[in-house]
Amino acid sequence: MSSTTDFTLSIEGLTVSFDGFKAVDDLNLYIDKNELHVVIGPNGAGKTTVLDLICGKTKSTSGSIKFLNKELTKMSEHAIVRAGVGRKFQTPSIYENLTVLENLEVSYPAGRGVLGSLVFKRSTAVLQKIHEIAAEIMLDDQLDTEAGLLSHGQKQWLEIGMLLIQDPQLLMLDEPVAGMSVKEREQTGELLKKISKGRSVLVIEHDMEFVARIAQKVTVLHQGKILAAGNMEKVQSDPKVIEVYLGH
Ligand SMILES: Nc1ncnc2c1ncn2[C@@H]1O[C@H](COP(=O)(O)OP(=O)(O)OP(=O)(O)O)[C@@H](O)[C@H]1O
Repeated sequence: MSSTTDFTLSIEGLTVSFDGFKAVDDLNLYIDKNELHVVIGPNGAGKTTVLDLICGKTKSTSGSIKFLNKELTKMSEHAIVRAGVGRKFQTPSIYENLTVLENLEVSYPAGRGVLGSLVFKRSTAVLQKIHEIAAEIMLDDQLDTEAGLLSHGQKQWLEIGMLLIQDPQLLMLDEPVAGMSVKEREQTGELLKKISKGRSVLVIEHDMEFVARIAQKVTVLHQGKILAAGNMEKVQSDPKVIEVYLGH
């Protein structure tokens, strides 16, 4: 347990059982810095549970999750966020009645809540960071727009921005392009590639065209275990993967 690793995330022997049913079963998964890693697999394969285990929402039965050489399995959800793990859920949790700028501002890691930040005098450093992130998430000309008026895709990007402003070293996203237009999917693909530079990104996705566009490495889960792993071409041509997942 005291060994160190160069990976940003090192998962070894991870298992969780719910009343004897192993939703994740002896999983090993390694993610490098600058890596965009996609987890695919049929419904019930354990994909969401893996993210729940990493962010501390679900406690493992056994195994290890090392993030920047910190063992996450014993840490609280809050401590895991503070250590640098950000997670985006499928439904965006933005403040619809605040502007894009205010949404980014309340997410700035300075321990301020919504109310505190509204009376907070904006420092140049904070504003600079907000502008930088807004440009990255393609909302720099929408800073004064109320978040509730954004398109579905833009709301998703805003939430990604609210995580980015906290500068996570690992960003996890659950089906980030669900419900998006074709154009928004393309833009999101580019965005995810960009934000994986300098950090690690872990995505769960069903849309294979999107996976093919973004993934550097793909892990296919089936019944809590790894069915195949590697680059997209390798995984796509794997007969086991075609049989249980892609063939449907
Ligand atoms: N808290 C829980 N208690 C009991 N069973 C659970 C719990 N969480 C997940 N499961 C079960 O674990 C299995 C894996 O679920 P999970 O949601 O991780 O799959 P998934 O691969 O994300 O599927 P989907 O693509 O449908 O989202 C499922 O059979 C699910 O019912």
